[in-house]
Amino acid sequence: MAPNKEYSRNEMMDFIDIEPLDIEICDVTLRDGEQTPGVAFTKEEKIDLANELDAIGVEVIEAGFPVVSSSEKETVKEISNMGLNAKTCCLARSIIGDVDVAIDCDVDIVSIFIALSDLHLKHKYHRSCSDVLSCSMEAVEYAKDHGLQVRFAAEDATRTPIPTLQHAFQEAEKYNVDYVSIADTIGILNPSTTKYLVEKVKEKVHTPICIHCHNDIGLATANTLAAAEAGAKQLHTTVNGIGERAGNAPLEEILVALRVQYGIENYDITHLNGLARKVEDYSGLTTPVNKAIVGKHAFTHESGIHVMAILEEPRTYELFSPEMVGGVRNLIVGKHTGLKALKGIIKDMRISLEHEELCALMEKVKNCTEIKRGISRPRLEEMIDDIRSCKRDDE
Ligand SMILES: CC(=O)SCCNC(=O)CCNC(=O)[C@H](O)C(C)(C)COP(=O)(O)OP(=O)(O)OC[C@H]1O[C@@H](n2cnc3c(N)ncnc32)[C@H](O)[C@@H]1OP(=O)(O)O
Ligand SMILES: O=C(O)CCC(=O)C(=O)O
Repeated sequence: MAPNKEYSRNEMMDFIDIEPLDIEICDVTLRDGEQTPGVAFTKEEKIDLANELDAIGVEVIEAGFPVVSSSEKETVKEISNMGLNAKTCCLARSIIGDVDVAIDCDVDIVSIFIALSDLHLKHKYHRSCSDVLSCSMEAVEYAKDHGLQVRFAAEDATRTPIPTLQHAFQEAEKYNVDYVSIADTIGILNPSTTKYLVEKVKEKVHTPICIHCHNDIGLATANTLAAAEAGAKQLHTTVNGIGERAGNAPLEEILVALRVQYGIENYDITHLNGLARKVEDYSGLTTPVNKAIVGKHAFTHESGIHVMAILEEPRTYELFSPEMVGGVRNLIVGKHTGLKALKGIIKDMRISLEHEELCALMEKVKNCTEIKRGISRPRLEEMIDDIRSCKRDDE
């Protein structure tokens, strides 16, 4: 087979005993992403992001939580009526009034949530499990009777006793809900416990399972993929991983992992970097430079040994090409530059130097006091000019 030029496949996947994934993406940037402290997207921004998510090909867009405000409701309704390929979804508490607002918004799916963990029952609702579950089922039945698809979402599912969770999902199944959601609301799972929990739910429940992971110990992506391997259908993501506290499973990480690790090519991931910039702009949240896929340094290289190899074949030090995710490669000059790398970079700038000139430039680079931030191309050109004028003076 001809080598894939875009990315290196993880060939060890061929030796792992897993079924091919049968998944869809529900992106929740416009709802859980917006719950990041201090973030509030305008209607125009949400519409723009919804269009971008649709262009990528995500199957479901969670457009908002319409009871939050009248403008939120208006925005969710407008997104639902944009004629997107993606289905639209909105959040609702287990309250008939919230479902009525969802119905008014013309969404395809309403996500009706309730927490059944002891902590939430005792300190949030001050009610019994059976009481809140029966209120939730009333809301579920009402939504189904009004023709909506329903996701029954168990908030804090990962601190809920498994028999309680199984029972709640079985109750929801009696109303023909379309999805049940396992929400790892405080990010307590790890990949092994995620797999265990999904398998436990599947023992009793036949409705498609959603997995909604938070990133409190940096495991949201790993847990989401573990859930998919265990048979979860709908994977929840946010762009740049924004969301409550440490955020949610990042869309870009999930989509690139699906392609590189699992061979899923359904999504147009060339939009990922452009979308990341928009979400940074609209949310005011800057992505760390070393953020996978969309960080400024995701395709930036300085080390001499890396750059010399990349100049010949980028796959030596890049798992996937920047073009694959709409990014750009950046080779920079700094403390760690080597002679071959410098020669290649200079050639790229259409400058050719004699060997001694190149060595002199290398020495200048290594001794440069501005090196902390890397040496910009204009500064490098100035150094080259200096070396050439010294040479002319010597002649
Ligand atoms: C895990 C998650 O992400 S959950 C979603 C979190 N998102 C948000 O909270 C969005 C922003 N929130 C808001 O704008 C407001 O809190 C609103 C509009 C949702 C509600 O506002 P208010 O009517 O002022 O209620 P308030 O916020 O004071 O309290 C929430 C009420 O909802 C109840 N509630 C919370 N979750 C649920 C639920 N899943 N089902 C039913 N009731 C619920 C609470 O028990 C409380 O009820 P009470 O007033 O009888 O005590
Ligand atoms: O499971 C869901 O669909 C949403 C729940 C949620 O947002 C959470 O618990 O963090």
